[in-house]
Amino acid sequence: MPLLIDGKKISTEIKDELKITVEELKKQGVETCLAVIQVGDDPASSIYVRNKKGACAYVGIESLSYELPEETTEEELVKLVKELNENDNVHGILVQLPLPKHINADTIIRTISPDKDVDGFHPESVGRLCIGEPGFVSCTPAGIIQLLKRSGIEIEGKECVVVGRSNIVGKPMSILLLRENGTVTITHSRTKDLKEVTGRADILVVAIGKPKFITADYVKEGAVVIDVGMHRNEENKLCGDVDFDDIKDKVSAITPVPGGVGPMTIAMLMYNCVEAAKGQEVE
Ligand SMILES: NC(=O)C1=CN([C@@H]2O[C@H](COP(=O)(O)OP(=O)(O)OC[C@H]3O[C@@H](n4cnc5c(N)ncnc54)[C@H](OP(=O)(O)O)[C@@H]3O)[C@@H](O)[C@H]2O)C=CC1
Ligand SMILES: Nc1nc(=O)c2c([nH]1)NC[C@@H]1CN(c3ccc(C(=O)N[C@@H](CCC(=O)O)C(=O)O)cc3)C=[N+]21
Repeated sequence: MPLLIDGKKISTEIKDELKITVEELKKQGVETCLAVIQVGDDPASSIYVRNKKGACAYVGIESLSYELPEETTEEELVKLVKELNENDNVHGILVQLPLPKHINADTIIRTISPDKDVDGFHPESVGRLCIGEPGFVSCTPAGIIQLLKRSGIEIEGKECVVVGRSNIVGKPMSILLLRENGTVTITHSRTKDLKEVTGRADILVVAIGKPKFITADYVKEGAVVIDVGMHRNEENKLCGDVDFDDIKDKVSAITPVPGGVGPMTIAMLMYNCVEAAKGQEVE
């Protein structure tokens, strides 16, 4: 069996560290507070909301939930975000994605104040990440860096291949691996001979959105494989973008689904909230 990278355990470590800071902030009169807005009831987002509320309670962060109907207009949502921007008691604002089709997600993301952008999706946060300035980093990729570091997996000088180039996972992931001095290749749906490229990876991060897509023939012997995918089958069972059973005997370390990247996303959201509450720039 390869090393099973335990996201649940590592995320708890991080949340336990944050508890202490939240306590200190309380003593200084600062009640760390996160506002979460969900429009409609996308099932993946609902899981996230549930787990996030639990994590806030665990860490001692106050959470405000706004569950808005599917018919909410873009103007109404912009108005709410602006109100929360102005509210000094709110430190972080998170708008669940995906949003209903009639609402332009980019408009909403740009409306969130970069000082409260705990998702790290605002162009200002993304720009800061690209040029190496302090700012909020997208939670999933930031969590993956923590998973690697806290599992003693070195990134520097390694061949890192990222499958997927979304703005929330693939792209920021690639920039973070580069910042850690990895040699980074980004692949996507137009990549020719994907197997040849992924087969070179020492560290393979998979964020495609296709269940069990990555099989043993995509990975090098001894590689570290990080599975970002989240899929729920008919029996309500979760699986990732990686065929865990098919590759487990070939790799040196792997993240499970559930219990891998997912809990880390939540832990890093808590981290970003605490940084926002400290009123400091991150990292
Ligand atoms: N655990 C967690 O915390 C989180 C999990 N997720 C999960 O991660 C997965 C990916 O999410 P997200 O990044 O938002 O997804 P997107 O759908 O936005 O992006 C998918 C990416 O995969 C690429 N792709 C699709 N098919 C192929 C293929 N056959 N070969 C190579 N590349 C391909 C696409 O390429 P192209 O750009 O060319 O279309 C695209 O860049 C999903 O399963 C999602 O549920 C997401 C966020 C957080
Ligand atoms: N603005 C915004 N930011 C996001 O980061 C965001 C989003 N919208 N919309 C939805 C996706 C999805 N996502 C998840 C994160 C953690 C788990 C998670 O905790 N997973 C657990 C268990 C899941 C379960 O209990 O079923 C695990 O993998 O072990 C799930 C899903 C964040 N997303």
